Amino acid sequence: MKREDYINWDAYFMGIALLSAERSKDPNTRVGACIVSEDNKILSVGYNGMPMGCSDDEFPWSREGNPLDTKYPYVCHAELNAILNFAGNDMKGAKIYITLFPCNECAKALIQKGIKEIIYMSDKYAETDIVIASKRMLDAAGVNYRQYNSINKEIILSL
Ligand SMILES: O=c1[nH]c(=O)n([C@H]2C[C@H](O)[C@@H](COP(=O)(O)O)O2)cc1CO
Ligand SMILES: [Zn+2]
Repeated sequence: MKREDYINWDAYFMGIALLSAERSKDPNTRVGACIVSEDNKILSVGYNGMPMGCSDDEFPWSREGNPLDTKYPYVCHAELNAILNFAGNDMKGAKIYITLFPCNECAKALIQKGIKEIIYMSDKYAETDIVIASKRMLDAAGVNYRQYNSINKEIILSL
């Protein structure tokens, strides 16, 4: 008899997005993303971080102050990193698991790459223009999005 308490696909891929987020140096919001093909094969992963060559220790991580002294102009979003990290050339019809609802800029990139479904965890910026614009484009482009249905299972990894 097979074991019955194995995790489902959604938990598996969201788990990988959550683990990827643990690599983020952002002190406020860690974001992880996992892109998966229609037949449940992992295509790519990413998390929010500074671009290559832009030191995590030298670039700012603050949220407020002079815009050039905040993280916002520099940090590469998790979804964009996942798209850019993809080594193949076709992700049409794929899904993306993300720990935070994608912003408008990432939504554009996801649409253009042919992503058809977004499974997200937090939607903490739902009231912002950025997310409203994102949903407007995703709706128009026929990209389906749904919140991850938590199975409340805790997985402890000993490293
Ligand atoms: O879709 C996203 N993907 C993503 O990776 N991020 C990153 C950029 C920042 O490092 C962080 C957001 O920072 P904060 O919550 O402090 O404003 O999350 C932010 C969004 C935004 O909405
Ligand atoms: Zn984004």
